[in-house]
Amino acid sequence: MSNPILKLKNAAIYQGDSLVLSNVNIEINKGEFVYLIGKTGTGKSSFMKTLYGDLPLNEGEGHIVDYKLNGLKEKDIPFLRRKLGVVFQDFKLLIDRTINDNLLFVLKATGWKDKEKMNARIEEVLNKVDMKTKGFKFPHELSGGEQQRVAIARALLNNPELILADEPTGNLDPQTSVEVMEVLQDINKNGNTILMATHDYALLLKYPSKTLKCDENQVYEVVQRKG
Ligand SMILES: Nc1ncnc2c1ncn2[C@@H]1O[C@H](COP(=O)(O)OP(=O)(O)OP(=O)(O)O)[C@@H](O)[C@H]1O
Repeated sequence: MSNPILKLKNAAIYQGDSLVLSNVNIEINKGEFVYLIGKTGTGKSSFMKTLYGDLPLNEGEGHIVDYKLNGLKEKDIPFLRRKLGVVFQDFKLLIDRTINDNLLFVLKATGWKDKEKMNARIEEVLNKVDMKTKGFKFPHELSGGEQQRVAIARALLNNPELILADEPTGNLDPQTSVEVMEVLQDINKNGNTILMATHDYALLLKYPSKTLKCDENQVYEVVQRKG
């Protein structure tokens, strides 16, 4: 059995001075699809932010894709993020450029140089989310579901070891949510490990999987009844 991709031991998650989650002990292994659920304000986003280095881990231990979260140095954060693919509720595409240029921007920022290789990689990831023909469009010319699929493609560019998706379907209608979820499921079947925060219980029932719950300052695994 290989080492877990994510392991937190006796970790505490803070927003400034206020404790959001305490005594967090969890593991995620390669290839898993894991949900993170919990009512609004219970700490899902704070948990995710700690994992991608946006909030410091000052108490307990955390290991994620070969990085130690406790004592993580500012200069290491960009390198940690290259090993993670982060997907947000509000897509966060650059509105002043096309989809292809959005993806090119990320590749250049992460050290890619060869134009042909970059174009090939862009085509490859857009193909994975079924958006190959729309690379010339601007974000505002796409539907919410299409924009989120592009955001997932962007997260895949550097072959991340773990994808962190924070409410990826939060801005989408139920049918579009299912379409985006299908993309995430396909990506997971192809070997990507995914942690997805959501409060969409319909998705949990339709696609049952390991589930962590934030509640009363704790995170614990819940046993899901099959729908
Ligand atoms: N930037 C911030 N500064 C201070 N406190 C914050 C900040 N962001 C969130 N909090 C607080 O931290 C706690 C957890 O919030 P968090 O956003 O992590 O919850 P959540 O489960 O993701 O909620 P939601 O589902 O509404 O996104 C809440 O009490 C919230 O008020």
